[in-house]
Amino acid sequence: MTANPPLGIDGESIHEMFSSHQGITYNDFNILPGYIDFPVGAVCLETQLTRGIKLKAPLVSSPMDTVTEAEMAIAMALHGGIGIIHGNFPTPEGQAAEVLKVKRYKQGFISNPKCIKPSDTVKDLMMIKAKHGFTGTPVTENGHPGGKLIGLVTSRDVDFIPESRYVTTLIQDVMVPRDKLMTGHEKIALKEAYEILELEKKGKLPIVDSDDHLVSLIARTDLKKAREFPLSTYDEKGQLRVGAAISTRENSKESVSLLAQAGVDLIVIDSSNGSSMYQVEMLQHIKSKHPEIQVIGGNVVTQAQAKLLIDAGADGLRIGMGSGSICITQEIMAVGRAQGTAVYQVARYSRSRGVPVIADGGIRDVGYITKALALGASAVMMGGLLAGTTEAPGEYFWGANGVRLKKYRGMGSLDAMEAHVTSQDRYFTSEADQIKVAQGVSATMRDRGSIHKFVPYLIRGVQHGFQDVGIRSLSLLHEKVENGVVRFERRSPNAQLEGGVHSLHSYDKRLY
Ligand SMILES: NC(=O)C1=CN([C@@H]2O[C@H](COP(=O)(O)OP(=O)(O)OC[C@H]3O[C@@H](n4cnc5c(N)ncnc54)[C@H](O)[C@@H]3O)[C@@H](O)[C@H]2O)C=CC1
Ligand SMILES: O=c1[nH]c(=O)c2[nH+]cn([C@@H]3O[C@H](COP(=O)(O)O)[C@@H](O)[C@H]3O)c2[nH]1
Ligand SMILES: [K+]
Repeated sequence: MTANPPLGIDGESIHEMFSSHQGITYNDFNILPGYIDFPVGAVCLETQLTRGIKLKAPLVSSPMDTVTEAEMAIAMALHGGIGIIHGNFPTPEGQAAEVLKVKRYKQGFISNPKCIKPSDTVKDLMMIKAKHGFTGTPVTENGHPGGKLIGLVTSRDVDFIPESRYVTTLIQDVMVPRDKLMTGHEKIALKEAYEILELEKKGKLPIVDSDDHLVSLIARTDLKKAREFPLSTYDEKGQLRVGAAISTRENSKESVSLLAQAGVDLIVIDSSNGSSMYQVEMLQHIKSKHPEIQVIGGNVVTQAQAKLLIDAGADGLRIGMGSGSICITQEIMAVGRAQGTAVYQVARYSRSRGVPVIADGGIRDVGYITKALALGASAVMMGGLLAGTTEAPGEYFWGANGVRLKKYRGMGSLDAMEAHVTSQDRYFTSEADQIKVAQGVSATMRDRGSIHKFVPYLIRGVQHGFQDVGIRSLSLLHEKVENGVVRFERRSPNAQLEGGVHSLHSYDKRLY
């Protein structure tokens, strides 16, 4: 017996794990731990989202109408990920306007301030104040941002007015008129604006363009809490990056040109089965008309599907069919694939072609992100995990037992289909017989708080996962999984039970 015998084979390589040809998914395996010789903060999650776009965090919000509009996309990009604006708006202009909001976003600048008209009354102002809590409201000709600036009205201007006169007192008679108002030009830097507010002891600085139309508003209180976002996803002009989803219908070509005008960085062609003649045609159309826009094709779950879309020019692929929390595709269409196998197979092929892939659907928690990345994904797309946050579209409401909820629905649910004609028509089995076949459900999600807290938690959680595997970066993870250094182990149903919370009378799951 030698004093220091060699180790036996422990665990299995990724290729061994997937050699059985049975569909397996995130819950079916664990990654075995490695050696930690670096602090958690040293883990680098930088990734290639598509051939042409890099992200500092491998996180994407799904193009669903209960997940991603401008507010979500802004928050995702500030934290190093990206948001894909959904395509379920009443008009294509509505979708392009959301893209524009993200591209125009500037830290500290309120791009869509509540405004009031000169002919409105103090009562109207008080209603804005009660609803939004604002104390300084710009007065514009049409009562909207973008209108000609006429003045500014603050609580100081209306404090002395008795309530009985609210309905008869016009804003134009109490406001600070334009000629007495301090403003900033739209090219102003945040620092300069802050100095003006400090010097003039003002609370609000309206920002105007060269024609004196209101562009945005700066609030001193916001400036005080302005934060650093070191991971932000910027384009080469320093604007936040954003994506948008379109369908393969002919009328999406109009959306594509509007989205291009709005400055979209990335288009996701949204379909449950990306390998169709419609998608190939749409992909080639976008790449020939707008070569500057990155295109993600999908969804795919097989190597053959991936090949078709890569051959047609896709810059990235989205993987997943029926794995989403709201998906009933596998039940209704009988078609789909276990998500772990789908990610492994498609990533393996796409890597050989230099095309990054996104694992879409079924990301239930932090650990699922780490597993998807280990199987070869360059990023994950999340619907349910981000629904229910402050930045997701829709209002909160109270459910049974006083739980605060937000709606979350599949884009193929009857609910979403019925929302707009454009989304409806793609679910009719043909134009003539309008029979709908739902592929998703409509649900609710618990209030998850703000993305500004949740996404940093996800990132740190994934960094901890990497640290436990003993891997410092995403590119190293892909390399060491591929060459068998990172080991895996499948979990029996009992091992899965053991890995979850068990044997307790009750428990409280506070995560961050
Ligand atoms: N990832 C997933 O597992 C799934 C996702 N979804 C989501 O639901 C939404 C809709 O997905 P799908 O139903 O797959 O939409 P889809 O638009 O790709 O397909 C709907 C139907 O319209 C047909 N179609 C599409 N373009 C056409 C054209 N130009 N001419 C004629 N027929 C055309 C398709 O062949 C299909 O029968 C998307 O947001 C998608 O992401 C739905 C099911 C599964
Ligand atoms: O079968 C489906 N019917 C639907 O109605 C539907 N809507 C969205 N999706 C897909 O699910 C993904 C989000 O999944 P998660 O909530 O698990 O993150 C999304 O990113 C989509 O890929 C659907 N799939
Ligand atoms: K599902």
